[in-house]
Amino acid sequence: MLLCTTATRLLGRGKTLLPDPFKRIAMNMSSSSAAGKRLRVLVDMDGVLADFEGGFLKKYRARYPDDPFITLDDRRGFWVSLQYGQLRSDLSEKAISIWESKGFFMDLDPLPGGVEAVKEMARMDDTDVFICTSPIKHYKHCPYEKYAWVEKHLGCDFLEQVILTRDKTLVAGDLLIDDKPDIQGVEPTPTWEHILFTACHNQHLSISPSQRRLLSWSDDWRGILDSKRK
Ligand SMILES: O=c1ccn([C@@H]2O[C@H](COP(=O)(O)O)[C@@H](O)[C@H]2O)c(=O)[nH]1
Ligand SMILES: [Mg+2]
Repeated sequence: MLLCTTATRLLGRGKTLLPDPFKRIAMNMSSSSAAGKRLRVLVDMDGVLADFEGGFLKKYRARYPDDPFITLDDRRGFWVSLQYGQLRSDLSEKAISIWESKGFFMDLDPLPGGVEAVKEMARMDDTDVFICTSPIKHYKHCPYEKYAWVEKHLGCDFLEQVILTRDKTLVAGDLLIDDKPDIQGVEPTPTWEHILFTACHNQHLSISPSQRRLLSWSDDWRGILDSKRK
């Protein structure tokens, strides 16, 4: 899955030979620190842009047809492996085997409206958007496939916007749109406001009055971005 042309691979940041809308992404990056008033949006991948839960359930049921499973309606808690382990102790490892398999991350379907929203964000004035995603530690397939997924669905030039990190608290931004309810790391006071993206595993959670949710990509994400502009 290598769609980048030689010409685009050779171009560095800020070059202007790229077609719109990607030219704007490159131009944004070259001027962001100088202007200092730009909005930086970090968008998670699994459970926000890519349908991790749906992809998992489909492949789990195909691989282990005789084992019990948890419907998406019954999912509770961020960790799939934990809930499967509670269902039956051997199912935790079986669950993990699914996302450690070749093709799992690459094959994930986009969640409705996510790709379009991110492309629109990237075209907005004074806005920088980054894909901020945590790879699994079994690194044989996952990091490669996350990049390949971005290339396939968002385009080659969006690869400049990918941040792979196991600790999102270290990444500076104004907003982090993410389906994980508790995002923790070594930085106790991250710069971003966490917008909880609703997913099957977190939809029943009550959150503090100060925390905001994005119910889906049909919800008012533009209003959330506007609320953070100075
Ligand atoms: O039970 C689970 C469920 C998910 N994961 C992995 O965690 C990360 C989540 O990444 P985000 O950037 O927070 O979306 C993803 O790589 C999943 O595969 C897990 O390890 N165990
Ligand atoms: Mg996620």
